Parts: sequence; C-alpha cells; structure tokens
Amino acid sequence: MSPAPLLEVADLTIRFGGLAAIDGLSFTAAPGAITAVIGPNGAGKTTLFNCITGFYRPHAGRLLLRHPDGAEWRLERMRDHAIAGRARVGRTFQNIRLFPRMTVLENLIVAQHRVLMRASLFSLAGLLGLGRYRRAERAALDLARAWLDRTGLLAHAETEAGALPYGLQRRLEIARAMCTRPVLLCLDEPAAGLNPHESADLNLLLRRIRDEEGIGLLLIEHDMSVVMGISDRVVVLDHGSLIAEGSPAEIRGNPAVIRAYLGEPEADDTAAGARP
Ligand SMILES: Nc1ncnc2c1ncn2[C@@H]1O[C@H](COP(=O)(O)OP(=O)(O)OP(=O)(O)O)[C@@H](O)[C@H]1O
Repeated sequence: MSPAPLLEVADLTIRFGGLAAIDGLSFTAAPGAITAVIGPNGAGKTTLFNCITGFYRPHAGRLLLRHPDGAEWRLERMRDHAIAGRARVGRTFQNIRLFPRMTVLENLIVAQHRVLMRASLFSLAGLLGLGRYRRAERAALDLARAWLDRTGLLAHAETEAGALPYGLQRRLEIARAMCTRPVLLCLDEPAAGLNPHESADLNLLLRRIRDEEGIGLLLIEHDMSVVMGISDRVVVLDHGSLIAEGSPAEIRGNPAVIRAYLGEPEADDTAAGARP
C-alpha cells in the first residue's frame, strides 16, 4: 500500500484580475519522493509555490501537508512564517536570495534564527545566561557544518556568500533550506544557469536528500535532464490547469505534454540538458 500523501493540492484556484493563474488544480506529492512540476512559461508553477509557502493566499481550494507523525497542516490558512517554521516547508528561489556580504556559514546560522530565538526565550537574559541557548547555538553550528559538508561547501565556510561561484551559491541555497529541517522542500528552478557537470552534481545531491532524509521534494524545473533523471513523478501544468501526471517515461510520451511543452524530439536529440 502506498503511503498517505505528504501534500494534497485540491481544487486550488488563484486569480489576478481576470486571469486564473491556477485554475482548479489538484494533485498529490508523496513523502520520500521527488515530484517535478513542469509546464510552459506562465503555466502557474511559481504561483503554485507561492500559494504553498504562504506568499499568496489562494481564492479557493485546499493545501494539506501531512507530517510523518500524522499531524496535518492546512497551509492555505496559515501565514508564511508559520508555514516555514511550524509546518516545516522549505524553499529555494528562482533568483538566488542569499545574504551576499555574510559568510557561507553565517547564512546557515541565520537560517536557524527561529530555533535560536526560541532558545533565548526572546530576551537578552536568555541570550546571556542560559545554557539552553548555548546548546541551541552549538546544535545550529553542528547542523550548518553538516550541511556544508554534504553539499561540498565546507572549504568555503568563511567565504562571503556573494563571492562564491554561481553553481556553489545554488548549492548553498539548498543547504540553507535544509538547515530549517523541512519535511517538504520546494525548489524553484535549482538547475537554472548550471552547466551540465553542475546539473549532474545537483541530481546526485537531490537524490541523496530524498533517500537519506526521507523528505518530499517539489521541483520546478525546465532542465529536462534533471526532471527526467531524478523525478519519481511529474505533474504538468498549462494555463493554470493540470494537463498530465505520471512517471517521467509516461510524461515524455504524452501527446498533450509534447504539444503544450516538450515538442517533438529531433532525430539526434539526446533530451539531455535541453531547455524546451
Ligand atoms: N502577482 C501577480 N500579479 C499578476 N499576475 C501574476 C502575478 N503572479 C503571477 N501572475 C501571472 O500568473 C501567470 C502564471 O505565472 P507564474 O509565474 O506562476 O508562471 P510560471 O509557470 O512559473 O512561469 P515561468 O516558467 O516563466 O517561471 C502568468 O500569466 C503571470 O503573469
């Protein structure tokens, strides 16, 4: 029997003026799996992420997140900080949003400010006096170093984030999101701007996160070498609606998806790395 879905999107709708950017969308994402969301420009992919992470409030529909302990969170009713902190939804952005003048390590510590603030009991006395705060601070450093190690960034810990090469900044964004201990990680075009070698490394990293952390990953991506290489399931949007859902192989051969997005393969097309 397959496990209960990690995320259930049901009849989701959001409009901007007369335009339904998401129009009655329903699908599920499983725990311990990579679900890719693909579709042409303007299909509604980023808007979907903005609804899941509380940046937009949908006009209708349900966003149900189920934690491994069975706790259920109705994301469409929650504020963005509670979605990140309590429902534990992590996110990376299409345009990198690091603190460029802070070091790589500092970026990962700042990502854990909620845990640290709680340990300080939100007071100066807490910050100065409590063993509880010191322990939390040590744990935050340990977690940051562990993710720097796993993302291959340990040697850059003291480098300013803005001085890192682009591909490493992308990895740092993922490390930063993982430091918030998400149960669902939403990645908005993580392969954008990467060369084929960096894309292959990204595939390995995301697979390891799935397999070793057991969390769900929701991935918006135009790079088909990433989508077809690592996704367990692919959801295809067009004009805010679902046009197909299935395994990468099913999606690759789906006539509606070929028409709306993928296009007919060329005779010598390897499909690898091509942005449709
Ligand atoms: N804040 C907004 N105000 C008005 N229209 C918006 C807003 N956000 C998104 N839209 C519109 O909603 C539609 C879906 O946009 P969205 O950015 O979600 O598409 P997308 O699939 O992520 O595209 P891309 O692949 O280009 O990133 C587009 O027509 C876009 O112009």
